[in-house]
Amino acid sequence: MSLLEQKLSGLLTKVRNEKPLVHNMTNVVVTNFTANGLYALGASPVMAYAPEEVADMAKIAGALVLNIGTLSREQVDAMIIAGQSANAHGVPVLLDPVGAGATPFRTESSLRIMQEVNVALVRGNAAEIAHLIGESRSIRGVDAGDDESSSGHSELAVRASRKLDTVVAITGAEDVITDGDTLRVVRGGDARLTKITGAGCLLTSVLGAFAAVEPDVLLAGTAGLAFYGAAAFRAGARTTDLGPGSFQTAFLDELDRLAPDSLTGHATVQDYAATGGITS
Ligand SMILES: Nc1ncnc2c1ncn2[C@@H]1O[C@H](COP(=O)(O)OP(=O)(O)O)[C@@H](O)[C@H]1O
Ligand SMILES: Cc1ncsc1CCOP(=O)(O)O
Ligand SMILES: [Mg+2]
Repeated sequence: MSLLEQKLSGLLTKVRNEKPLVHNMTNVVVTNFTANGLYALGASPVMAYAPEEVADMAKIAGALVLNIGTLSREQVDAMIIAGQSANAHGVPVLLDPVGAGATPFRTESSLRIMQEVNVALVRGNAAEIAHLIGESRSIRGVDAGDDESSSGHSELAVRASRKLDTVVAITGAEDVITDGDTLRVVRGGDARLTKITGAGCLLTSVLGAFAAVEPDVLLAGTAGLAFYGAAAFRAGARTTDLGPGSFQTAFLDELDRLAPDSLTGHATVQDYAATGGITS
């Protein structure tokens, strides 16, 4: 196991031992799946939305995950209250800009959150991240367009990280994550993740669980992407001829079964300097 893989494995053990509380302000489609996925990973989920309580919940959480999937003006206002409380108490804030670019309201709301809250990590598909920095890419509702391949995601992630001044993760057939200096490419997963709703949303909350136990957000995010990819790969291998329903169940089981050595043979992480070649 490489030194990086050893560090990532240590973070899974920390999540399991510390069972961090992850405060999710998420969308109505994925709420149950997100809570079950966080439980399977070993974290403690809570969903709380009322403006009267979000500041109090965010400050006792290990991480706050803001997800605009079924947003309203009132909900975005509450997210900002929660985000500012998290910032004031040293709690990392993660943003999933679901459907940014599909409508101006989604793009503007994501940018407003990023202006008013110090966001530690943004995770989205390539189309969502591109639209956050004013670049155009095809998006259909909450999904990246059909023309989407993983080509160019690394460069896009670096541009976005530098412009938005935060760690950026772009997911797809391959995942990339960068703080603008270091870039990591994570390979794993299973294409059936695109057939179950909430695969991206749960992933952002999983990244939140890792950020709750590791202040280096790039490292925490890498661990989350890698273990998520490994669980999906293992679920895929167990359900080869089956459809998304069986895959989803197997995936939750594999999140639960993850062990510190589960990356071996199931997910790979490559480290690059953002401007050049592989560093490890
Ligand atoms: N073609 C694919 N093959 C394997 N895994 C994929 C593929 N597309 C997406 N994934 C995985 O699905 C998860 C959700 O990513 P993505 O579909 O990009 O997010 P979203 O659902 O927010 O659009 C990530 O773990 C990603 O690695
Ligand atoms: C289908 C849908 N519509 C609004 S939010 C949502 C869920 C999106 O989940 P994900 O981005 O993880 O696929
Ligand atoms: Mg999404």
